Amino acid sequence: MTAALIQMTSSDDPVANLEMTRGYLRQAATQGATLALTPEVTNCVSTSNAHQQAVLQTEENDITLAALREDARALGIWVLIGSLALKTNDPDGRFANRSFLIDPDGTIQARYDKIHMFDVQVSPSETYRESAGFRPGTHAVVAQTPLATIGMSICYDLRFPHLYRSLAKAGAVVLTVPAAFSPITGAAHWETLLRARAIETGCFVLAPAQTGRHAASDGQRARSTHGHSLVIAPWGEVLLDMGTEPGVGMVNLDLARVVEARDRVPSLFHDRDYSTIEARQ
Ligand SMILES: O=C(O)CNC(=O)[C@H](CS)NC(=O)CCC(=O)C(=O)O
Repeated sequence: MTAALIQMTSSDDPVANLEMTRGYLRQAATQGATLALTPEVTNCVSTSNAHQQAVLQTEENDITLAALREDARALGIWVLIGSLALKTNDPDGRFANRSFLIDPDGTIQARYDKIHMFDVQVSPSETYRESAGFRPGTHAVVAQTPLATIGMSICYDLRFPHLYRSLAKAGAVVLTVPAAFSPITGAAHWETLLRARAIETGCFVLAPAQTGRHAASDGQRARSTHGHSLVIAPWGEVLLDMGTEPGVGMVNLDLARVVEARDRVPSLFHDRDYSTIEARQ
């Protein structure tokens, strides 16, 4: 399979973001992608709940989802929408942070709601409370496709290694980690965690990322993200690092490398039971 990672700087305007995404998808298809991947919250990066309430749609009515399904069909490629921020019918009014896998017929083959919410004080002046606006998902998702069996995740999920172990044990050979990582934690942890997940599972890791400073409507706090969309091989090598500029990055994935890595170090299959922890004082 040939993966195209799309690195972009989404604003809080879904219409402008869609235009940008469609351009990148065409570029990816022209360069021979069989799977193109977009970052987390492709449709809208915003720090304002009121703005999100005004511009976001439900899955049924979302313009980004409809257009990208049409593009997947017209271009004849698989598309992983890293995620869309979507309205839900939940009584608490929270949004979903939902990833979609779309086939070359434009059909949605899998959807995944981000499980782990980024409720973190990164620095004295930088706090995130994702769970205030978004409702966490409750299901891990593995999608069997003719390209590969794909385990889905989103951003902060990256810090929960048992999720990826479960996905790999359920058959995943490619893990997707679309993200909008914070600049501080990105510099400290992003590449190391992605390489660790690849090494632990013997999977390819595909991590398309938001990058740069995200334009926000009047009076709202603009956010910045780390960029560095990465592709990691099952043995842990970095196959692609897109730096901080928006664009499309192409990588050929030789899935035989999954078997090779797991043959060399079969730790994925060496779990042991330790139901109790001996606590010593
Ligand atoms: O809120 C949105 O618009 C979309 N969601 C995000 O950007 C999320 C929650 S704020 N970002 C992360 O999970 C970053 C994780 C991270 O940076 C880390 O784990 O260190």
